[in-house]
Amino acid sequence: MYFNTGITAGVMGGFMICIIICSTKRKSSTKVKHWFTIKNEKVIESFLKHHGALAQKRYKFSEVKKMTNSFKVKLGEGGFGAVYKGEIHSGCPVAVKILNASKGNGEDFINEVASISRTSHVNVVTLLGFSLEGRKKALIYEFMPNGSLDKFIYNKGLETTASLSWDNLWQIAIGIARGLEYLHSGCNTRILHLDIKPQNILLDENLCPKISDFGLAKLFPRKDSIVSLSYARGTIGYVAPEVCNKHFGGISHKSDVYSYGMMLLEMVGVKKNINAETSQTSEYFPDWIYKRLEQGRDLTTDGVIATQETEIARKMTIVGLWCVQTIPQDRPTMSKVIDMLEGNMNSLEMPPKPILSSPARLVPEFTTSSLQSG
Ligand SMILES: Nc1ncnc2c1ncn2[C@@H]1O[C@H](COP(=O)(O)OP(=O)(O)OP(=O)(O)O)[C@@H](O)[C@H]1O
Repeated sequence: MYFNTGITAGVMGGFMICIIICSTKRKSSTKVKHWFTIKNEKVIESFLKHHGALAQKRYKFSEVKKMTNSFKVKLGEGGFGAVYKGEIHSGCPVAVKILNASKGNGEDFINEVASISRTSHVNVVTLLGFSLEGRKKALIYEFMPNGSLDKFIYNKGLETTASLSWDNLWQIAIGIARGLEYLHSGCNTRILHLDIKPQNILLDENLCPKISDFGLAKLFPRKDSIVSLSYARGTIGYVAPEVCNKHFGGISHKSDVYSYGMMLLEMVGVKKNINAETSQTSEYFPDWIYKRLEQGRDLTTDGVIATQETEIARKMTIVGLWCVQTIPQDRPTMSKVIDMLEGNMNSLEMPPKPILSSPARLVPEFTTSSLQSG
């Protein structure tokens, strides 16, 4: 369990003790569970008190109920809870995430409020407010009418989904890169997102991408900081090798670069990286993409594309392959990624062939159960 949100040592200490005690006794005693919940709530309240200046507007839970019309329209459901459509005072549409009482021990809530409330960028979703009443926790975001990017990538070709042009995809890739570069070095603190994937990229009415879901985020002090995690966090398929096994290097902003690269390759390959299979054997997705690039084959599944589009697809592929290099130092920074995506195709160097042959080779030091499945 790890927080690095500037919470005072006393608050943290109380919380850690609380977790240790509870992890040993939780199953056997509902009394302890109740005590844990109260203690947990106190920790969150204390966090909010210490970060009064950072906190967004606080709503009563009855107001949350009212703004969602008693949770009438469900937009989706993630690992930490369900998201409902709502409306606040001025008729402004919002998305309300109701956090699951049984998950995260409040860490997801604190992470989200502590990290996202420090940000202000066109490519990062805005947290408008929150609600905390006992075990009931809600986060209120600006509403993104085009939903999440995964719909557009994986459902391509389905009648229900509008398709994105190569220019759209390229603009989206650059927007996400700008948002990430801001989190890594531009905002008033440095933030590792640690769960970059298409499901966490929301699109506004103009298809402008916004990075969302900071439930696993972590603050870090300096650009080149190596951070430590006491459990692997992220989503299988996007999580960088070093997050699972320290022999691959330290966890840093380059871990987000890896996840970004995998997402970029999915945007080009139009499928989930974890399902990429050829003949009988399952193949490491970047390997599959690399071979297609080497063979000069179309990088889209839908056949012939125009020259300008081919160039965008090749550019995104090459950048994606640089980002998923196994050794963190071999990956570019996000500002370099922006330069590469915006620059001339001819100035891009071909990346080395990805060396991991299978995600199974990661040999996690942590159990994979601490990672979400994609
Ligand atoms: N601000 C928003 N505007 C519109 N739709 C949203 C918004 N936030 C979330 N959603 C919808 O709700 C779904 C669930 O979001 P959520 O962030 O809870 O989970 P996830 O990212 O899909 O999964 P996980 O939390 O497990 O990583 C999203 O996929 C998206 O379709």
